[in-house]
Amino acid sequence: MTETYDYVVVGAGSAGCALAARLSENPDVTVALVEAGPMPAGRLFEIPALFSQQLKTFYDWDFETEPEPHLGGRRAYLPRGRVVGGTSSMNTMLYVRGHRYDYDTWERLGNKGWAYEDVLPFFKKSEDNQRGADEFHGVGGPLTVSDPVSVHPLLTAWVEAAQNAGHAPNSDFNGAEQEGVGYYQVTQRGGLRCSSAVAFLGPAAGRPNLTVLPSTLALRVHFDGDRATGLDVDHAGTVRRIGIDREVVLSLGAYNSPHLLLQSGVGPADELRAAGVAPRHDLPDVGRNMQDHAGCFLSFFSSTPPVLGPDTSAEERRLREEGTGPMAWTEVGGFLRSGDDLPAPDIQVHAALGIVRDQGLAAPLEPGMSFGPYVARPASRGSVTLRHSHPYAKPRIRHNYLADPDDRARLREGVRMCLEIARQAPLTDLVDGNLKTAAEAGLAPRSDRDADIDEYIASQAFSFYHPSGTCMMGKVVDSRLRVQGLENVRVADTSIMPTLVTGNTNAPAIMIGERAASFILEAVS
Ligand SMILES: Cc1cc2nc3c(=O)[nH]c(=O)nc-3n(C[C@H](O)[C@H](O)[C@H](O)COP(=O)(O)OP(=O)(O)OC[C@H]3O[C@@H](n4cnc5c(N)ncnc54)[C@H](O)[C@@H]3O)c2cc1C
Repeated sequence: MTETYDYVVVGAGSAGCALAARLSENPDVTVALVEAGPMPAGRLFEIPALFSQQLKTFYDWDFETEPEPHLGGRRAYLPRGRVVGGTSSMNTMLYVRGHRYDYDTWERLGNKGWAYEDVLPFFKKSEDNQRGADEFHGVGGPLTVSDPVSVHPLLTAWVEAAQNAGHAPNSDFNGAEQEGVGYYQVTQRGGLRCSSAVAFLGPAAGRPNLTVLPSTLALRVHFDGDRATGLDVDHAGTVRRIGIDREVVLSLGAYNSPHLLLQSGVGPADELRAAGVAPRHDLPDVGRNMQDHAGCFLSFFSSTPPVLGPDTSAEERRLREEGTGPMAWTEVGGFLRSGDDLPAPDIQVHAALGIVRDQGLAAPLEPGMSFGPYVARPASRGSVTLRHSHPYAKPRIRHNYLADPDDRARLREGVRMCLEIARQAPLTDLVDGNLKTAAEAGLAPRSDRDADIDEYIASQAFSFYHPSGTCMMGKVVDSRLRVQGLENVRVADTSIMPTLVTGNTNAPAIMIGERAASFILEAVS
């Protein structure tokens, strides 16, 4: 007999864990959560500063772009978590929701019910903010949000230097105002990672109506007419079909949700035929409208000792026993404007310890700090298309980073603002801001001149890991996240974003998961 569930959620990432856990709060429905990766076990997923040790491993989908014309023909590396918890098990845990303007834009584009005032209650519902509840924050939700437990003097110096460069301090980027500089809050509990899996699946673990299926790769959705009736999956080399009684929800992330739709014959009919997949439902915008934050790091050597050596065991013990120390990842930064007549800040900056090289892949053992500006609401658009009809093949990804001249001009300004911050006290006492030294090490542009900054950007810019928009709400899904023209398929993850938010995307993905659950449960009752 086929195993059948009322709801099959595909992808146990930021959005999928929240969604499956919320659905299973209703004891009258059965839910399966299908995930390609294993359960996250051990220090790699708990200790925040070890995130980079997941990159390019079994736990990483390890995608890359086609050669990017505005990155000097380089391919950009695109990490994504392949483990229960998805990319929330791999990320750097900054808790950022985006700007009010982003969600009001979604509503203005025709997506009823997605204005800031509509989404705010869902952010608060997830949240257990250690600072307590207020107009913008919730307590008692599953997702722990805390202030950083350990802040290195270099990071404090960066915040002071940024203020000396004229940027206002901001103690809450998710409060009344996003603009300004300060310390990011993080999704950590006692200094350890609070992924979407820890937050949402932990409390749901004992529910008899929730079945988590790790190490199970979704291959394609099976249809009867416009109705999804089954999901073909591969577990340990055995392919089987999971039955769908009511709905299937795709939460595979912005690369894999459109890819699964395409593999299932849902997408631009010509493109599907050309790749050898029989079209089932012609939906031209699947895989289009892709957006991401492209940025580059400027790194400066410091006179301070290295923060971590190759052996981190003592610091790991300290984190577990005392809940503090450098193994709990912390970043500072903020939201800046490259001009005056903007509806919201257009540059986000991440400032972190260590020297960033090779798209973040080099071991961060050199003493120093790195500032990474990116264009917060990029105009450039890319796509996800089929590389091959084989369901195990990786999709073809073209981000077209910085293709729009406006994005290039803004990023240039972002770099310039960061150079200005590097020249302010007290940073000047701590880092070697000499551009010549940094440029010779390949870590900064040679000068503030446009041509030098542009050359640096083209040779160094990379993904800041926020792909989105590939199953755009208003085109591919409706405002209740239902795939247009199909009876019982929804998408819930960052791929539904019509425009990328001004900020990181974990909290928004979780909010989208919460919203999808509320749409579905409303229909049930
Ligand atoms: C290194 C890094 C650092 C980051 N730092 C931050 C940060 O500090 N703050 C922040 O807000 N955001 C950060 N992000 C981005 C953020 O974490 C992601 O945007 C967010 O987690 C995406 O959520 P999602 O639900 O859309 O997708 P994901 O969390 O990626 O979930 C998709 C899930 O689907 C599974 N899946 C995919 N295909 C299949 C298949 N065929 N079958 C079964 N399962 C499948 C995947 O394995 C994964 O578990 C970072 C990202 C990276 C890579």
